[in-house]
Amino acid sequence: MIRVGLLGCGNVAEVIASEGTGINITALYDFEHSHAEHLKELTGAPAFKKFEDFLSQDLDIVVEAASVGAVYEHAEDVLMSGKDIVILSVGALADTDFKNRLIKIAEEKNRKIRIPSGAVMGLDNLKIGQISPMSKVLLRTTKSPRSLRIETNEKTLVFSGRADECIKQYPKNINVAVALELATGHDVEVELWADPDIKRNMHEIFAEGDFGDFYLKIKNNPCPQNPATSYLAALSIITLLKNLEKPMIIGT
Ligand SMILES: NC(=O)C1=CN([C@@H]2O[C@H](COP(=O)(O)OP(=O)(O)OC[C@H]3O[C@@H](n4cnc5c(N)ncnc54)[C@H](O)[C@@H]3O)[C@@H](O)[C@H]2O)C=CC1
Ligand SMILES: O=C([O-])CC(=O)C(=O)O
Repeated sequence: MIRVGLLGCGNVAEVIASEGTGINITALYDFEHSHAEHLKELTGAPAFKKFEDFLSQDLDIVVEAASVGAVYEHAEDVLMSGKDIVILSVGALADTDFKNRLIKIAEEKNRKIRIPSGAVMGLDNLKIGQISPMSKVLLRTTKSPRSLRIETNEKTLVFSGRADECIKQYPKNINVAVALELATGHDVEVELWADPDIKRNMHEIFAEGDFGDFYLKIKNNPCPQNPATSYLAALSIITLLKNLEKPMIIGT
């Protein structure tokens, strides 16, 4: 059974720990040690104060559900130590030099970097953008002002522009834009809206290319502990982990 280490023991990790029946969580790390201790109570897995001690455990895969900063700090070491990594804070990979470094280490160590679909659907077949021209990919995300940590009484466009710029300003809210770029191999135009009347995290994806055109709208229930994060993101990781050992792979 695959041994999973959780890097980041916040909201997403708690859903994985409490709802991921059959997932073998064997080590926990969070720079807020009390968060790791909390998950220790749920999972029985040891909680480490030092990242090095966490990484020296017999793990097959480390699931990062922490922050863009945590990916910068730890992803190279995870791969160097011969473990696969799931990266949810994929915004870190908007930095092309950093992304290429990770890919090089993964190749050298024969390891995998897995980017979950996270808070959106449709990433599977949007990967055709890697082999067939796309003329446009646009993500329109709408969240509550509280999620974006701003105050406004009316629907407001808070950002319009490139994904790599948006993730710098909203690293906890727009990782999906970078996942979309990596999937399609195409620059993504981003609109980020704050809407005081919205109760769910809404992502709309528009894509056009030789294949035709595509529109998807998803209205995600937010996690109770962190309204910026959609519950779907945690479900997506549980599903990814549960499918790792299956003999049949579904989706492109
Ligand atoms: N790709 C996607 O579609 C999505 C990505 N995300 C991202 O996933 C990540 C996790 O989300 P949540 O669990 O809701 O966040 P959270 O804030 O509830 O939990 C994050 C945990 O990681 C810990 N942490 C942060 N930086 C760390 C570091 N450098 N080293 C060790 N521990 C660190 C925090 O103390 C906290 O316990 C966030 O970066 C979020 O933006 C969330 C939803 C969708
Ligand atoms: O959970 C969501 O709806 C999306 C999100 O936070 C992100 O992409 O960082």
